[in-house]
Amino acid sequence: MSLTDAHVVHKARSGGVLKRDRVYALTGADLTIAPGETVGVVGESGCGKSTLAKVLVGVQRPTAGTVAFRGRDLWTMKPAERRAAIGTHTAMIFQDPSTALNRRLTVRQILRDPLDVHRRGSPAQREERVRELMSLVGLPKVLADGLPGQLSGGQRQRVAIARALALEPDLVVADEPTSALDVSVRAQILNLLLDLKERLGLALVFVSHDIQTVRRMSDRVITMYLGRIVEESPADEVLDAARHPYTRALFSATPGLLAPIDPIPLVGPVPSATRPPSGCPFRTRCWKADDVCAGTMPGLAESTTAGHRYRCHHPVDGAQSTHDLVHQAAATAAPVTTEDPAAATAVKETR
Ligand SMILES: Nc1ncnc2c1ncn2[C@@H]1O[C@H](COP(=O)(O)OP(=O)(O)OP(=O)(O)O)[C@@H](O)[C@H]1O
Repeated sequence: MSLTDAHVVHKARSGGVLKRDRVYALTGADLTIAPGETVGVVGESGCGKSTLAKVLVGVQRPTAGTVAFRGRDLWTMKPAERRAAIGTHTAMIFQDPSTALNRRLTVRQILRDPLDVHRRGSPAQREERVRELMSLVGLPKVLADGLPGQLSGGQRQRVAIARALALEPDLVVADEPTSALDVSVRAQILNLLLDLKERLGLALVFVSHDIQTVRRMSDRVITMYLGRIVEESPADEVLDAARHPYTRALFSATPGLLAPIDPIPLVGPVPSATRPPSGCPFRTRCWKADDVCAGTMPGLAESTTAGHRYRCHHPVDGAQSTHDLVHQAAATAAPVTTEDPAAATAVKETR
């Protein structure tokens, strides 16, 4: 599964009304997901995490660029072939199982539906597969005739996971799979996902605001900023050895660190996704930014560690402690501002 120079541009909306402006939700994304790999996606609200997730599973067609499944361009396939490829190779688990499941269908019907649509096996084999799926996700048999409304939040998310696994996909994308659940069941669902991934050899893309959990769950972490992938890092390097100043700032600001530090101070809000800054998108908030950063988007640089790549003109030294960076950032004067101060509104406003 890979994306090459994928872009998604929307028409901006305000109060449900379409505007002339364009929202640059995803810009120039290059990403390859290896079989069996877990990739975490982090970044502030509105940076394009869900857009990236939807493009990866074929739910969202990119405005430009390529999405390849097993080496074939998804969006040049014939529609029936594309639907079959999307339906069988990928699956998505959404944030809120209450809205993702049809409330009028029983658990059995929900789990049979993808098997019926893709004509998997005989009716008896489909019934057997439903039983197998329920056991795989730890749902008691007695719940087969229950409706989603009769289940707990955790049980509903188990049904959503079972449904996602029905056709044995290669890639599962989980977009904030626990954020709508009670804190008490979050760990159970995360452990279930990890366990299933190991047992079934799935590739898993895990999108979350909870970046410490992302770090713990993932082999590789993708940092996004204003529609761009700015760093890809092995999960064990992302906290202390990230090279992009934004990744360091993001991780410095998370609760739950073993040795908490003050967050790296950033200047101002995230610029609007309708008018991203020229050059590096992070330069308007970065303590290291200069004229070079305003001039061109940095190319992709490789760190000495395999699988660690970043886009920055002035990367952080991998050996420099985040604690040092806090002082460095605090001591630096305000960086370059956006060309248009009116553009510096919160990204959320464009929704
Ligand atoms: N259908 C749409 N029409 C217009 N703008 C959109 C649409 N979908 C997303 N956007 C905008 O695209 C940008 C990226 O949105 P996206 O949902 O991918 O971000 P996100 O990082 O997943 O955010 P969050 O963490 O809040 O879910 C945002 O500015 C968002 O407002």
